[in-house]
Amino acid sequence: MSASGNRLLFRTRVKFCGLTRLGDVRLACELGADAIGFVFAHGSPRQLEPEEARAMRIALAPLVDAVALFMDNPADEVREVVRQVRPSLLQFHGSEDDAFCRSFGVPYLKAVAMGDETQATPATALPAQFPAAAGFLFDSHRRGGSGGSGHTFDWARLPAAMDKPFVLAGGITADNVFDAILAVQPWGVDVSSGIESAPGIKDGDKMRRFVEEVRRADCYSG
Ligand SMILES: O=C(O)c1ccccc1NCC(=O)[C@H](O)[C@H](O)COP(=O)(O)O
Repeated sequence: MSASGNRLLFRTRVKFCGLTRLGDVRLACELGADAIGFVFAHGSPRQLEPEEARAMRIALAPLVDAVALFMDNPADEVREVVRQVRPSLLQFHGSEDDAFCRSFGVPYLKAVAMGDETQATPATALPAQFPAAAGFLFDSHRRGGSGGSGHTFDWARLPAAMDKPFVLAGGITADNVFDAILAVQPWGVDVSSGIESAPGIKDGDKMRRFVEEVRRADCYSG
């Protein structure tokens, strides 16, 4: 799903993650975000209760996905979020296996920790390890660490091509997303702290600039 030579993808999907305020959700939809991520990982400064996320999910514009994000949460917590929030996609950042991730009957993305020197599973082997995954999200945190750090990783470590769509995350901002898209040609880009003024508090100008830069990259033909 990535193109190492010719450019095959013409619209990079944008996911804004870690929203905690209704106004930020509404603005994100107006700016053209494709997906909004709600964090349920324990200990995160962006962690929501299912009831809070449900109120924001109801405010989503049509054709915008709600993504529920977990990191080794117990199954009953995931089930409760699915029941209340009705996410269209789940995203797992911990040591969850394919059987766990698919057991909720909702398509899922598996986050891959790129913060360690060596990867637990080489990227090319991921589809076999997570056959039910809708795609993968490469993030900069270490195995067992939390995302949303604002740190990048070496994009050259990504495979030149993958059988499934992948999302690039970790330290992406309006200042580097243009280069990231041209270098990596991901299915989508995911940003949290790069559009924030404080953890969980999104900044409208940063969100707008981010989307503008993604559009600029998508239109670039040089
Ligand atoms: O956002 C969190 O606090 C978090 C906690 C635990 C696991 C994952 C978490 N976030 C995942 C993400 O939102 C992505 O990592 C994010 O888009 C990339 O973060 P950033 O580098 O801040 O853009």
